[in-house]
Amino acid sequence: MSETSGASITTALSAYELLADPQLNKGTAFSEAERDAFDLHGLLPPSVLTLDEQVSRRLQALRGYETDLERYAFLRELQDTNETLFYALLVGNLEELLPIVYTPTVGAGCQHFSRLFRKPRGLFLSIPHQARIDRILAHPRFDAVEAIVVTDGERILGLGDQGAGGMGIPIGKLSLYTGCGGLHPATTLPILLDVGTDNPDCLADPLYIGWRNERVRGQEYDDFIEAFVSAVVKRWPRVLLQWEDFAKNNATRMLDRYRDRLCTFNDDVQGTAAVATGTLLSAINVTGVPLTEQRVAVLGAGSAGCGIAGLIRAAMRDAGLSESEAATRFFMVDRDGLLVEGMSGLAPFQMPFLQNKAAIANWKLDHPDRVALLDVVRNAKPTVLIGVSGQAGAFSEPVVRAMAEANQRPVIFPLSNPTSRAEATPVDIEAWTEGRALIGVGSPFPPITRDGVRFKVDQTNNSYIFPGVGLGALAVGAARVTDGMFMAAAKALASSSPARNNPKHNLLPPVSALRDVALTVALAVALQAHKEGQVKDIPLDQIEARIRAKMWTPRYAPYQRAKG
Ligand SMILES: O=C([O-])CC(=O)C(=O)O
Ligand SMILES: [Mg+2]
Repeated sequence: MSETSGASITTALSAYELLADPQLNKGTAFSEAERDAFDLHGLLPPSVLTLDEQVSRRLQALRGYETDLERYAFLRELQDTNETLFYALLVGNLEELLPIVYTPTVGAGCQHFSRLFRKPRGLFLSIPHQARIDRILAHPRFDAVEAIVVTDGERILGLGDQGAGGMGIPIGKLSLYTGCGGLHPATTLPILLDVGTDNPDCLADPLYIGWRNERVRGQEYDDFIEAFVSAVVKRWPRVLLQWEDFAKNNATRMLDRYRDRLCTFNDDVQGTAAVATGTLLSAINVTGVPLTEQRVAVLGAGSAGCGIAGLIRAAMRDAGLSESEAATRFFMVDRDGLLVEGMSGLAPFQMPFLQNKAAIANWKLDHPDRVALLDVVRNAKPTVLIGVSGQAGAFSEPVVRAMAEANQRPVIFPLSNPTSRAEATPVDIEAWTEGRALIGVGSPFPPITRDGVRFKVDQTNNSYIFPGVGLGALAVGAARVTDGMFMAAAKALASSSPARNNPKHNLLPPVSALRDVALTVALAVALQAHKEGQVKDIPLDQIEARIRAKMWTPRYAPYQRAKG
């Protein structure tokens, strides 16, 4: 096998094996000396290119495609052929490539997964092979694994059940772990738990590559998850496990079940909460309305919506509001309207966010039996409106105009992904609020025109949080990921807001700065972990150096041929 010493790698692999291994392949960048040593002459065209030249060539090819889905397929293929080149291209062009590798195009990638599938990446663990999980994880190829992103594909972005096609999400998230957070690609592992699908299109598609079966639920599902988590902890006791795009009941349930057993978090519940809270803290600097005076309406009272409300409420308590006072500030709206005490069919995680019946007794309603979002905005006059509902257009003109009437600077965050599911477009919000709104969207949107100049819309996406959380936790070997660490992440994000220096600037740093953001967030997370006693044997003054040392930069190492 291969050994790394200093900057160079000594290996006994053959020319064909080197070219076939995405972690070792350099393509046209193998040097003359390496071509001599490994008999690569003839297998490659004679010209030797630098990594920078390869990047320019690939960028040109990428820009030549007609559609983003074609670009997605091109980049996935590059990732499976030459990871160093893939990451050099990504890191150098985050703003242009993130919308392809990640949200929104990754959503289409999941929907077309069965057709785009070329080479396997990561692991597919399915119910019929539950008894083999230990054996599958045991392969030496996975010895270096430190970070896993796992999904069961049931709630892929706002696109619903995509079955095995959901694998696109762990792959995309881990691409950001390396591209933004600097984790070495060999330490990352995407996993799809194939428990079937209830998506009729997948089940009816003769080319569907997942397990063709209805979704397994109940005890059998829980047993499968338990077998998976136990096997993971046995194989990698210090691994970071990120749950992604599970349906609302499983998301919070699994998080509650496992958060004290290993270093784990749910990105949709906790990562989204931290980016929303961090962006809100930045917005407060601009509006001048203190956190203790905010009222927050959230459309979508699932695990993400309640996660956001929970973290903002904790920030309100930090800012001096009493527990009971903070609890009155949230208006959670779901399919049946505002969540109110005594409603039937509520999930346990929704219980802390119910409005008091007496508090809304005098509200004027359009329909007496249901409190719709517009009723909430007109009566409660929230300062902040957040959408995680997956319902395109749900922030209608009357809703947004009512926000603008009640607030000098309304804060409006339509966070649902991908772009097609956003609750409102930035252009509409800008028009309906006469340019007074502070806007954050989950997916990328084109710039708007503000005061006659182009203004980039802030992308309030958990990509501002999870790469830094993972990097920080792993760099110091934190035993657990805690709510305190997410609060620290949110505050660190707010502290790097460009609007702190000039209120006309953006609330968030640009996507091109996501590597710096990850470092800032990682440092805050690691320091918080230290404060909470999660870190053993690392002095405080060495934490930043540890984090920086963990950030891998894509570049080629020279190879030597092993003797013998
Ligand atoms: O993936 C994204 O862009 C954000 C996210 O976690 C989701 O929408 O589920
Ligand atoms: Mg997600």
